[in-house]
Amino acid sequence: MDQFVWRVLPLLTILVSFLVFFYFQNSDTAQLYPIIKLPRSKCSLLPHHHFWISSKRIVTPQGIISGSVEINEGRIVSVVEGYGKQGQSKQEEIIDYGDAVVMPGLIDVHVHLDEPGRTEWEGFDTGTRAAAAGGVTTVVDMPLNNYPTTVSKETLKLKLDAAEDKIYVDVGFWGGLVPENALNLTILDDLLSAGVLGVKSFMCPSGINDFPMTTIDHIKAGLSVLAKYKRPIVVHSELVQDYGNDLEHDDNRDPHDYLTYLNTRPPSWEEAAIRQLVGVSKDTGIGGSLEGAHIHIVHLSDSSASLDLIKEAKSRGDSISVETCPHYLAFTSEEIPNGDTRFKCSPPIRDAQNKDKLWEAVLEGHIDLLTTDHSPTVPELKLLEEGDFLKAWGGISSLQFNLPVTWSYGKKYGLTIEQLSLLWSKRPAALAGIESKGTIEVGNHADIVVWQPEQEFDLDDNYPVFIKHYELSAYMGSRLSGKVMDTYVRGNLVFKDGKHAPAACGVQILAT
Ligand SMILES: NC(=O)N[C@H]1NC(=O)NC1=O
Ligand SMILES: [Zn+2]
Ligand SMILES: [Zn+2]
Repeated sequence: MDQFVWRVLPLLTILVSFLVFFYFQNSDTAQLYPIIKLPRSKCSLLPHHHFWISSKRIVTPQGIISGSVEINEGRIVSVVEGYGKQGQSKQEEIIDYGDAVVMPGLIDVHVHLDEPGRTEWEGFDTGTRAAAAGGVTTVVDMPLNNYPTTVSKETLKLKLDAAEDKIYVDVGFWGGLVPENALNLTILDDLLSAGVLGVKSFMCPSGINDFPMTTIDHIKAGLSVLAKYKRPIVVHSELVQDYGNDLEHDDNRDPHDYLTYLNTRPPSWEEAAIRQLVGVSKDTGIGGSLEGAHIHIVHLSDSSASLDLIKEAKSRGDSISVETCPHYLAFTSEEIPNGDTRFKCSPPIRDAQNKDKLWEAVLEGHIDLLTTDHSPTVPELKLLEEGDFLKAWGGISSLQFNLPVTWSYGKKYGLTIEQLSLLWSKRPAALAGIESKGTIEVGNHADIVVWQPEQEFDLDDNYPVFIKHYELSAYMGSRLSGKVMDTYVRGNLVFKDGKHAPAACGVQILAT
């Protein structure tokens, strides 16, 4: 018997090494870069590198448990059930949160940080401070609103340089798919090899001159390269139909009335774009010519025909997913005050019935994940005084409020804390190919938010808000429940009770 084992063991070792080699060859993983070497005293508000977080409500993939999470050198090294059972640990290394919820940090894969080029709108510093204050431990930055837009390996380099030493949470980057790189796929290939997690494109004008829209043929061309890299395209899915356009140019309509704007971008725009996308996604299924590629529809607002098309595509096995945003789940067109352009975004916020149906889709799992589409600007472009919905910048500023907003509105529809965590952490991590994040599990990064679902607060001028031009956010003035207490990024306590760690020790996430 012994002899048999000794003969087989070397063969087994070789076989296992081969399997491991091929697994890593084929998997598309996102790496953290660069490794920050700053001293812990600057990166974290906590002196320890090895410590325990204990709570009666820890959100794990197996459900909510009472117990503790052991963290060492930025990773989760054990998850122990039983509150107050931390074994040998010293008392000062245990951070006891009692009833507060300990949950994976939020991963927001749709954020416009606008740097370089438009730091007067937002920026890596302010945006990621706002993220940390809101329990968002990773953001994926959009390739537009910054200048120049991120559409080549050279412009990605400008992004990475601009982000250096300025990010308080981890940041990944989407590249842009625009006609130029869709028609010259080497540029796109280079952009993907340089580490973007996937690409974003617009099927309608983006509002930014150097980010032109793509046709479905450009998207098809892009998908052929994305399939090779196994990375997704995320698409702003509105296709301009004459119906809306005519209304926009009708001089008799009142531009201060929200309905005037709403009528310029009817649900048929979303439906038309998604109809074209599902015509292509049919080839992304197993054995299809675009297998490996994935289509993700960003910020769905229409919960009727558009959603039905996505459901159909999913049921036949297409590689397709969809997100919606807190503003579509919180607000309704009926409630938007005259001239209050803080609520202008595209696609637009629709009526109460549409919102109810969106929530239903979220709770039933037809909507895969949530993102902010945090898209701020300067007061001069939001035109609050003028109140002209047709001329104002479209975009809602809300990164810091993801968690309390989703929770405050969602709990009325029966949203559970576990669902919240799937929608805001696990599924976004999977879309962006970010491994080691999104769940509280042994081996993962210790990216954690600690929050009090029951605690209510007013988002008024006394509340510490870190978004630039926070007064333009549609959420200011609301009373919300679900207060963020502490935020950890890879074991660093980056935010506690209104205060940030002294240094920006977030890292850049690049796909390899
Ligand atoms: N360019 C840009 O950020 N546009 C965003 N704003 C918005 O309301 N919808 C968008 O796609
Ligand atoms: Zn968009
Ligand atoms: Zn956006």
